[in-house]
Amino acid sequence: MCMTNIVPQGSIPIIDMSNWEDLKVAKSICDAASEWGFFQIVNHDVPVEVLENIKDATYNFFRLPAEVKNKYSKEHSSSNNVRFGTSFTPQAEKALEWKDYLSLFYVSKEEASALWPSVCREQVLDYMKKSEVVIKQLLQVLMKGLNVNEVDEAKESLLMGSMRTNLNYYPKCPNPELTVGVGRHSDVSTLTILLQDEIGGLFIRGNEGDDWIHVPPIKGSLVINVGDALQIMSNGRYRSVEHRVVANGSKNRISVPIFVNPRPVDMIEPLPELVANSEKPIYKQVLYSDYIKHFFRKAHDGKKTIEFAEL
Ligand SMILES: O=C(O)CCC(=O)C(=O)O
Ligand SMILES: [Fe+2]
Repeated sequence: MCMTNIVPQGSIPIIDMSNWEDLKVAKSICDAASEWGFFQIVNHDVPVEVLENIKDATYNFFRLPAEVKNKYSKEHSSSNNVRFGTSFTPQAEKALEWKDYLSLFYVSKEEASALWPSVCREQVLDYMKKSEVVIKQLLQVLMKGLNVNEVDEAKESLLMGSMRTNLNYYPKCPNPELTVGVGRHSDVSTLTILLQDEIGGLFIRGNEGDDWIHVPPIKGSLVINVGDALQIMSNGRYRSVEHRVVANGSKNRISVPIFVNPRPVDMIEPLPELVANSEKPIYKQVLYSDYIKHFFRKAHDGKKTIEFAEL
């Protein structure tokens, strides 16, 4: 695939979360979210064994026989909240993306016990639960950076009222130059917390033209990125940035994103605290489930989804 102007590794901020409340650390988080839309965190509160366990569980799921995994496919799954599939929107794509995934939308522990595959259920629940601490820290800091000093229950629900965890499996590809792992897109989340393995292959669009910047794997780190919902709610101050994953000719790769989202029934728009002070809103109010439907109706198309909410 065309990867013009690949910028050397190491440009994306790496933020040490051990003193996350320190004003300097908080500033580096907010700056990273507005300038890069992407950063990595180290020394966070998600224990390394939780990360190792979820990686093992991901391999264990994808190692299952095809007929077992297919029980969770669109045709066979007993619930829309559990979905095994290939590519992104096969019906809308010219060429399929070289990726299998298991997508788990969290409703309750009871539903997870009843519906999620047992080879990965506990590990995903644990990864989500432990990540919640870090998600709350990041959101608190990011809101403060917008002068939103109180994250009350309603605001917390708006920012992180629903969560989806995907287990991504990118099998090695005989002709990697003919396809992609994931095409150019921005996430529709508030924030995405992504665990990647040591293979590499995730690139984000740089600020200039056709620059693509590699997100280098760092053991024990988590990749954080701003999604469209936070770009909208921050009235464009925090940016969701286009990214893509290349197909790999010699190695399998896995990644495990948690998409931290508003609830489907929420209306999202620039936060009232921001537009109260005569700042002009640049996005309109949209029902989050409509936004998601718009995203999934089409093949990956860069940053186009957000046009749906532009004024
Ligand atoms: O696998 C990765 O590194 C990124 C995956 C991704 O962008 C996504 O699932 O939205
Ligand atoms: Fe993504």
